[in-house]
Order: sequence, then C-alpha cells, then structure tokens
Amino acid sequence: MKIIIGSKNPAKVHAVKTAFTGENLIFESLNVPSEVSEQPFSDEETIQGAINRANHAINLGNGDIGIGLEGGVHQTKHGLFLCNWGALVTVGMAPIVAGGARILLPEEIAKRLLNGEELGPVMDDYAKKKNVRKNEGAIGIFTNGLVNREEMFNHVSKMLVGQYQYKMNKGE
Ligand SMILES: O=P(O)(O)OP(=O)(O)OP(=O)(O)OC[C@H]1O[C@@H](n2cnc3c(O)ncnc32)[C@H](O)[C@@H]1O
Ligand SMILES: [Mg+2]
Repeated sequence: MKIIIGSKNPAKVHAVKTAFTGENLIFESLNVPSEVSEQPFSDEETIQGAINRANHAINLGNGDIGIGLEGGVHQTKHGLFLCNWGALVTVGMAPIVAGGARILLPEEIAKRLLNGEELGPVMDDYAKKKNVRKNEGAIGIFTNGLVNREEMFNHVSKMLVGQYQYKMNKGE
C-alpha cells in the first residue's frame, strides 16, 4: 500500500510513518499546496488545508492513501489557540478528519499573528531557535517539551489511521 504524505516537514513525516501498522507499506512525502493561507486562521480553514493537501498528495503521488496535516490558529473569546488538523483520503471514501491538541497562545504571539506574521518565523524569533516548526513546534516550546509537534501529529495520524481501519473492517 502506497501512502503519500503532503509535506516534507520531518515532524509531520515521522508522525505519519509511525502511526501506520501493518506490512508492505511504502511512504512518499511530497510538497503540495494547501490552497489556504500560509497561516490558516480558523479550524475551518485549517481542516480545508489538511483535506487539500491529502487530495493533492494522493493524486500527485499516485497513492492508495493521501495524508495531509495542517497547523493553524483559531480565535475564541478566551484568546487565540493553536490548532492542528489532519485528513486522510482514499478513493471511494469521504475524507477522514481528526483534530489535535490545542493550547492558548501567549498574548504577544497572538498580537503578531493578528498583525499578519506567520507562526513559524515568530516562534523562531520568540524562542531564539531555528526551525522550531520542524522540531518541537510551538506546542513543544509552550509545554516545556512535554508534548512536541511530532507527538501531537502522531496522535492525529493514529486517529486518522484508526478511523480508516474501523471503516474498512465494517466494509463501509
Ligand atoms: O512544510 P509544511 O508542511 O507546510 O509545514 P509547516 O511547518 O509550514 O506547517 P503548516 O504549514 O501546517 O503550518 C501553518 C503555519 O503555522 C506555523 N506553525 C504551525 N504550527 C507550528 C508550530 O507548532 N510551531 C511553529 N510553527 C508552527 C507554520 O510554520 C506555518 O507558518
Ligand atoms: Mg507551511
């Protein structure tokens, strides 16, 4: 079975690879467009980005399964939350969707995003590190390393794969 991942970000790629169980799995990772903003600003937009990535991945990579993972933020009356979504697509099935852990972003980060900056560079600047988005992620920084970006996306990926297996077993 050929699984195409719609990103080359190592935190996402490792998260997907370790979520699958079974034999004869071939993984490929491709950079594909999300067709939403570079910094998605709602659950809705972030879910759409994940689905678009999954659709592009399966088509471009000629795979059996396409997976898209997308990071974004979501405004609430309690402040701006980090949000993360994943989608799994396969021929003849509606997209399967799963959401990840969410945490409130500090006011100074929220302000910068509302001013049009992107979380990736803002996190590097804030943490005085390089490529936070490819490593522990914002979630890793703000949880003191207890939950990193790969682990969070691994949880999302397991929920995608598990739902897919459940539907296949039921013959849906
Ligand atoms: O190469 P791709 O797959 O695009 O991976 P990415 O790190 O850019 O991830 P997303 O496009 O899904 O995330 C959308 C934006 O939010 C940023 N972002 C999301 N989650 C983040 C996190 O945990 N840490 C740092 N930046 C994050 C990211 O850098 C983008 O600017
Ligand atoms: Mg990106």
